[in-house]
Amino acid sequence: MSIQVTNTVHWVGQKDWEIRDFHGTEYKTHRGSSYNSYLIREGKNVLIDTVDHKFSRDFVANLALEIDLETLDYIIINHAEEDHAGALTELMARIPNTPIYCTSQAIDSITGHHHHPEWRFHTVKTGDRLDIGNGRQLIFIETPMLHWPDSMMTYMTGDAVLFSNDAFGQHYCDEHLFNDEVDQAELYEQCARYYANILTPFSRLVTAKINEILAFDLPLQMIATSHGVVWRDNPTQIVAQYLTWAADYQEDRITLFYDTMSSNTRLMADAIAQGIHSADPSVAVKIYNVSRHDKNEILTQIFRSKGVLVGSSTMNNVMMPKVAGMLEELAGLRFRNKKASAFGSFGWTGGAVDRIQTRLMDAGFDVALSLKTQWRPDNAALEACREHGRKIARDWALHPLDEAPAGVNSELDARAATPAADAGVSMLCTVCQWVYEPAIGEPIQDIAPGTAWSDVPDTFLCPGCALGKDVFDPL
Ligand SMILES: Cc1cc2nc3c(=O)[nH]c(=O)nc-3n(C[C@H](O)[C@H](O)[C@H](O)COP(=O)(O)O)c2cc1C
Repeated sequence: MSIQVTNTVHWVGQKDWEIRDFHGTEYKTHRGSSYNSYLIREGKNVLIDTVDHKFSRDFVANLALEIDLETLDYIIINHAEEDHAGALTELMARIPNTPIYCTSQAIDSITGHHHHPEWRFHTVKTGDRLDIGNGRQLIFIETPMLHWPDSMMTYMTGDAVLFSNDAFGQHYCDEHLFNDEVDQAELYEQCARYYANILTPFSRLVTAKINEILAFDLPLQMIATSHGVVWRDNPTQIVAQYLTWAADYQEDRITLFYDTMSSNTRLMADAIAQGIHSADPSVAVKIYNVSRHDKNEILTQIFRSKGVLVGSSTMNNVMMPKVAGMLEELAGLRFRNKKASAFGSFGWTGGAVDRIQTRLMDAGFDVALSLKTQWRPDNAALEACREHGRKIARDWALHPLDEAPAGVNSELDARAATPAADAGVSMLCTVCQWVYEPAIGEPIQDIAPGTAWSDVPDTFLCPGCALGKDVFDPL
C-alpha cells in the first residue's frame, strides 16, 4: 500500500519487519528495516529507487496497481546495491525502454548485478537537472563512497524533497513513515548504529559532502531516505547530527571488550572497570564479552567512546579469534582521535596482549600501556587491574584527546602540518580515505616506495576506490 509523502510524491516501498541480518551477517537489524521507493507524479512520472531484490515481484505488482507502468517516464537509481536497485530486473522486464538515470559508476554496478547493458542508461553528474514538468526539476548530487562509488542523491524542487538514499537513513521498521511519528529513542539509537557501523570510515567525506550540499542553498522540506523514516519534522536535525558525528565524535565513555576461555580475562576486565569508575564516576563504562554480544552494538559503543580497552587471553601464542575479528573491524572503520589499550591473562609465554597492542596501533588508535596477568588473577593482581583502571581514567582525562600526545594520531597530525609542496608529503584520497605514504610500504602499481607524489604518473588509480589522482589532497 502506498503512503502519501507530498501532494505528488508517494512512498511505494517495502517494509521488512522480519529481517535480522544485513550485508550477510555483518549488520544485525534487530528492529527490521524498510526499502523506500518513491513515485513522483508531476508532468512526468518518476520512480526513485526500487526495493530489495527478494521483494521484486511484490514491488512490481504493487507498483502496477498504483500506476500504469507504461506511463513511467524516468527511473532514478541513486545507488545500485541490491537493497535499492534489486527489483530492476523484474521491473525492466515489463518496461524495457524506460530510461534509467544514474551516475557513470552506477552503470557499471547495475550492469554488474543485472547483466542488461542494453538498458537505456542516462549518466548524470552533480548539478545536472531533469525537467519533470509543472515547473519542477530534479537536481542530482553525486555522493561517491557514501557509501559506494556509484551513490548519489536526488533533490526535487518545489516540494523541496531530498531523496538521500542511504545517507541519513537507519535500519528501522515501523508502520509510521515520518520521523515525528515514531519513538525518538528507538529512532536515534538506530541512526547512531547505522552511522557508527557503516559511515564512520567516510566521516571526512560526510563533512565535505554536506557542506557541498549546503552551498547549493536549496530549501529543504523533507529528507526521504531509502531505509527507515522520512524526515519531515525539522529535517535538518539529522544533517546537524551527521556533522557532529563526522567530527571525530566521542562522549565521556570508555568501552571494554574481551574474550576468555575460563573467565580469567573477564576478572581483569571487571577490576579495570571498577578502577576507572572509582577514579572518575562521571565516565560511562561499558563491558562486553565479544563472543556473547552483538558486535554492532559494541562498535557503536566504541564510536561513542573516547577510548577502548581490548582483552584476550593467549591461546596457542595468539589472541582469541573473535577479538582478532573485532580488531579487523576497528581497522576498517578507521576511528580517529581515540585512545586504546590491551589487557589479558596468559599461562606461560603469553603473546596475545602484544599482538593486540600492535593491531590497535595499526588501526590508528593512540595506544596506552598494556596490562598482563599470569593465570587467574589473585587479589594482588586484581588490585593491579584496579590501579590500571584508575591510571587509564586519570591519563585519558588529563590529556584531552585533541591534544593527541605521543602515538599514531600525533604522527598523523605532524604529517598534516607538512607543507603540500614537500615532495615527501602523504596524500589522502578524499573519496575513500586511502592514504599514499611515499616513505613506506610495498611498490604500488609499479611505483617504488619513496616516490614523491609529483612523480606518480597521472594514470595512477586509487587502490581503495579506483578513482584518479585528482581526488587526492595532501594529508
Ligand atoms: C587451548 C589453550 C591454549 C593455550 N595457549 C597458551 C599459549 O600459547 N601461551 C600461553 O602463555 N598460555 C596459553 N594458554 C593458557 C591461558 O592463556 C591461560 O590459562 C589464561 O589464564 C586463560 O585466561 P582466560 O580464562 O581469560 O581465557 C592456553 C590455554 C588453553 C586452554
